[in-house]
Amino acid sequence: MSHRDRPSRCPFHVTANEEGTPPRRRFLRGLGLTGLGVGLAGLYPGRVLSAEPLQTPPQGKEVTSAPLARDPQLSWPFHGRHQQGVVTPRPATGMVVAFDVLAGDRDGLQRLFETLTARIAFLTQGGRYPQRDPHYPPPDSGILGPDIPPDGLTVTLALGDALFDQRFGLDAARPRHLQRMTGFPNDALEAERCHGDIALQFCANTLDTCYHALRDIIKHTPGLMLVRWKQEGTVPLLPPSPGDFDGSARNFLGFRDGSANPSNDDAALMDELVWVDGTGENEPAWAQGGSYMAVRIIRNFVERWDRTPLGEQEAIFGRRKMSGAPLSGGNEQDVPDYSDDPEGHITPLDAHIRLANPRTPATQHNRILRRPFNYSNGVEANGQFDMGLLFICFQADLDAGFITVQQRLNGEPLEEYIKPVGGGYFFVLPGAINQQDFLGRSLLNATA
Ligand SMILES: C=CC1=C(C)c2cc3[nH]c(cc4nc(cc5[nH]c(cc1n2)c(C)c5CCC(=O)O)C(CCC(=O)O)=C4C)c(C)c3C=C
Ligand SMILES: [Fe+2]
Repeated sequence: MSHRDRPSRCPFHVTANEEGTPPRRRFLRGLGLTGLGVGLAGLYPGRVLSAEPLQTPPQGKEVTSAPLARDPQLSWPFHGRHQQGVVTPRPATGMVVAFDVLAGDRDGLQRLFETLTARIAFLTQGGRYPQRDPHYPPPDSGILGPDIPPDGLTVTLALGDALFDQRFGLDAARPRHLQRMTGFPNDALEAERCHGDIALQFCANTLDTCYHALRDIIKHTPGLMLVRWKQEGTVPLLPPSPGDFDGSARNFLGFRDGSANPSNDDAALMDELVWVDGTGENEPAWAQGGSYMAVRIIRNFVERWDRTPLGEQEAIFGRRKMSGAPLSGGNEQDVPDYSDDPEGHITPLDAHIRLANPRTPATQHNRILRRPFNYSNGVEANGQFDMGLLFICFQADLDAGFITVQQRLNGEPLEEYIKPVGGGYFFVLPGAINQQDFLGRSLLNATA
């Protein structure tokens, strides 16, 4: 993470003491409780028991590290070359909402982009909203109370291929790899849960903060856009195994998910794999600093999975269930080694991780940055849970990234337990660099 990407605590709410240590944490150190705070934090957010374990940031350091505590005052800087919510460590909750744009012309689209920018800038930093004449609707839904905490919120604005049609004159500026998602062999895509002109990815410590931000944005954009679909998800707010403060959060199949993600600490790698470079001939210059976001709503047949032998589950993924270690040995963070196993006796040739990333020089550029959430939507008509993975990944090249990896996964044994039902492909706009800038400005300027 670059310096500007680092989080801060909302000055509106928090005063750090002279050591720069939040008073709450110092109090807990005095009690010898800091290492124990993990389980308590979620129960008493913002109170003395919401401890962070020593030396462990509340969000974890890697994108898919398990979140360990909720800090309502955590805020991510809004302005910068890139938007937040891509290489930002993933908090405990996330939600993707796709919209159809109702604005009829470019002026309307610009108003939409400007309004979204202003609301996201406010909501992600937090603050107090004014009280008004009770004859008028209140300025805020009020669901978070009079002081809106930043709560680790990020809102990421991305555009679908559909927006680059003739309505707004954007077609000549379409990002090179942006396309409408088409079905893969195992898909059962539901039209009402796919695509969209615009997608907003909300991530925060709590779903209430995501819902609050969504309702605020909808209230401020009347006549400009309409919700098409939404899917929220969570990851467990606890270490994947007791005492493991660096491990990846578990998915609803019980496996650690994110272990082999490229590190967000490696800025050069993020530039290579995640961020679009508009300086060459491949992409329009306006898109520099953006990224492609692939979203997939993937149902998991958890009842069937829970009746599958452990050895078979581990062979399907190519990793140990409890530790997350590759079947080739080591621990979660160790690189899977297929060099002595050309016939797949240790790690099956069709194991999920071996297909997804064969770890050959030729497939290095196909790596993607995954940032998924687990979802639970209720019960199907047949009494089975509608649970699964809100799969989200980012890449600098959608064809070399998600699409190629998914093609390699087609026909994998895991397909017996999963069914993709929705999602879409979107282009994450470059960041707004200062208060004069707005998200989407470079695109509108490029097509003026
Ligand atoms: C097309 C991309 C991918 C889809 C779709 C996908 C679905 C999916 N994955 C899991 C669970 C796990 N995936 C893991 C690793 C992994 N998955 C992908 C890609 C897709 N997964 C990649 C590129 C990798 C990394 C491979 C590597 O570099 O070694 C793992 C193992 C732990 C880890 O590295 O994260 C798990 C577990 C589910 C449940 C799922 C659909 C529901
Ligand atoms: Fe995967």
